[in-house]
Amino acid sequence: MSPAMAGFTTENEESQYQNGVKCLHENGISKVPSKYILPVLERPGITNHEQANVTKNNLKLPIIDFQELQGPNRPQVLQSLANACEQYGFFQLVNHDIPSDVISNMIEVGTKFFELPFEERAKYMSSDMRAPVRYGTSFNQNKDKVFCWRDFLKLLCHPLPDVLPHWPSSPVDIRNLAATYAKETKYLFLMLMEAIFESLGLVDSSAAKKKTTEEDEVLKEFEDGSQLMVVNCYPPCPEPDLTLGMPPHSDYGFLTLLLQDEVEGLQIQFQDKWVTVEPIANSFVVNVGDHLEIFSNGKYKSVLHRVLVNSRKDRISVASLHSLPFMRPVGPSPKLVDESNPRRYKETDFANFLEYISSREHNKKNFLESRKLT
Ligand SMILES: O=C(O)CCC(=O)C(=O)O
Ligand SMILES: [Fe+2]
Repeated sequence: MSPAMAGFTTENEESQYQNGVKCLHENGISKVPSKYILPVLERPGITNHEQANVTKNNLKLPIIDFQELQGPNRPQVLQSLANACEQYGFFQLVNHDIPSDVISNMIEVGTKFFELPFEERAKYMSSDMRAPVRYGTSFNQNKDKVFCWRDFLKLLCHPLPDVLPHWPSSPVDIRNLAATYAKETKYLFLMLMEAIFESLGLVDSSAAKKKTTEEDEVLKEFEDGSQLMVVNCYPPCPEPDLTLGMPPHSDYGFLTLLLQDEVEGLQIQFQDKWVTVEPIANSFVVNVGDHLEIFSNGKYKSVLHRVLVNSRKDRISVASLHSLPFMRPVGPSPKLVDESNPRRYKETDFANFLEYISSREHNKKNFLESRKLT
């Protein structure tokens, strides 16, 4: 019996865990090593009666129809968008303009990347948060005490001509396909931010423009903003009730556009319970990130979410995180601060974020908590 099966971890095995869960799965592991076993209260359910019913609760997120948003019903759709961002921090975007082959190609090439021999994937391992490409495992593998059941490939997407030569060169076409996907999601993000600004009452697309406002200028800054693409790979897990694919966290940035395949796994915190988001084919799950919560002075919510794993199927997701340029400070929009809505957050930028995650173990939405004014 290997030491992992007996419930303790040798140095040898410790280094094996750094190689990721795809390797463990490929080696035919039949029990979850102790490195991945969460304390009872943090486990996803089943063994935890408090949570047993909750994990069976599926949630239909509010749906935003992108075509409808561009048409005569825009005011009503903006109202639904505002409600979704206030009450759920999440919505499903349907009828977007991204061709379905761009999406299926991205999922396919992402899947193939994780099927490459480990040595090939390992070329991209890096602990530098600013590296244009980073392959790794768990959430923050240098800090996590308990590992989660996830490997990832992170690609910086901006400025594309600078980062592209650093992206993996295999599988064939990954650069092309991922770059096309990145450009398409960027466009969608820009369109969504316009709608979000309008829903917050910061810009008015219907009014004849007299002069450019400060908010119009911010919208323009997004064109040159940061974009990070994360391909997440969750292999089958022999004991999915003992661990998580991703621990509870909120996302950095203004919006995340998440593409998930047809395998369930994403859960969000809704009315103090964990609920599973039902995948809808050809849609994006969009969520409010920490920067948008700060910018909206708390009106729109950056909500905790986590990922369950399962024992049968591989799951792949692609998260596209968008924000303003990295070093640009983000604070509450002056128009959303007044006597009845006092300023609730300090300004933040990427340097603050890096400092935060390198200085302490990542824990829930503490980064956002750390930016709150008390
Ligand atoms: O895989 C998922 O469904 C969620 C991934 C996620 O939350 C992230 O990459 O930030
Ligand atoms: Fe996330």
